[in-house]
Amino acid sequence: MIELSGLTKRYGEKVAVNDLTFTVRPGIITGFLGPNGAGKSTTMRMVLGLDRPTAGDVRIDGRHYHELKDPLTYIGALLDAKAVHGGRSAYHHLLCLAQANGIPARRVHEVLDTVGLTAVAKKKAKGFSLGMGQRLGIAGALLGDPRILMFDEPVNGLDPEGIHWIRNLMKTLAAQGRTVFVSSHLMSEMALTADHLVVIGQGRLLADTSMARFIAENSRSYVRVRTPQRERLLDVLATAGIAVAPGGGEALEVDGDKAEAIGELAARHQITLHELSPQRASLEEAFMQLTAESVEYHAHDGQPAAGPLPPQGQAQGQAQGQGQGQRPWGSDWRKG
Ligand SMILES: Nc1ncnc2c1ncn2[C@@H]1O[C@H](COP(=O)(O)OP(=O)(O)OP(=O)(O)O)[C@@H](O)[C@H]1O
Repeated sequence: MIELSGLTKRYGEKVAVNDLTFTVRPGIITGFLGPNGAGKSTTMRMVLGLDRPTAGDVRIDGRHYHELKDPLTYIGALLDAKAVHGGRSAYHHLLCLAQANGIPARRVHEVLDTVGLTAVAKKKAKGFSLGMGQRLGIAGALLGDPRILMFDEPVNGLDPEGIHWIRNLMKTLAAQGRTVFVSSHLMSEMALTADHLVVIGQGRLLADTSMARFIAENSRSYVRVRTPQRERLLDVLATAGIAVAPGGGEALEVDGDKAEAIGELAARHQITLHELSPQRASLEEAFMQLTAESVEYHAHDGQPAAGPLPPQGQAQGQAQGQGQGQRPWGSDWRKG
């Protein structure tokens, strides 16, 4: 397990990581999600003892990183795939790592095979493509056969085949009972990979929830309705016991898959409909709403986002397509 407790990192005035407390558990993939600059890399660096926390604590199986004997056999990490001596071959790079960590040389051949780099093992790393570099970084992480793996944005810049490979590798590692902690700024990527989600924004914990719950909470289906006879339709729906919320503009929104029922009621009462469209909120939208207040730089003005985060447990504005008076999405799982 990786256990963070009140973990905080300041760089001068800047609070990069702000009082993070959560646990990364074995046997599942935990996605670490946040917009650019949220503090993901800084957190991961502190896990590995590369940055010293300003306050709080992070432990790996109950111990600090520097207390681990042969740390690569406890935790393997890919933080920066370019952090390789370019003049060394892939084989030599891994061999140096192995020798420094008391790992037998035959393990180098095994991990080269696992990541599919055996054929280019003797080639210098500086000639590697981005994808080959990522594979070499992952080989280094796997070298000590650790129970815990941590990957910082491993699919960044990869082609679809590379992305597919990394996804499957992470799933296999988790299925073997290992702890897999992977960062991303893309909800869509996490939805395909992670079993559990930890979301941060401006260094603060925004959510710590299972992926299944996040999907159940946020894949809200609803029907968008527009009619020139708004009051009549509202009366008819109210009589039928169907709750309605205002949508954007003239639109109305009805929770659930009720398009047919609404269409039939409207026809029976001779109400004209201009729109009757089933909708499904996307997870990416949900993530953007969750982190909207904490995005460092907004495209429209290039300025740092102003103002503090809203109080925790409070909705972050109305979701697109979410009417007033409805229960805010995420209200159940948001960290109090
Ligand atoms: N050495 C440093 N000195 C000063 N500020 C830093 C330093 N390292 C990180 N920061 C700042 O801390 C914040 C968090 O950065 P970090 O790289 O951890 O975010 P991230 O979530 O990994 O972002 P990205 O997805 O862009 O990699 C950012 O505002 C960054 O500018």
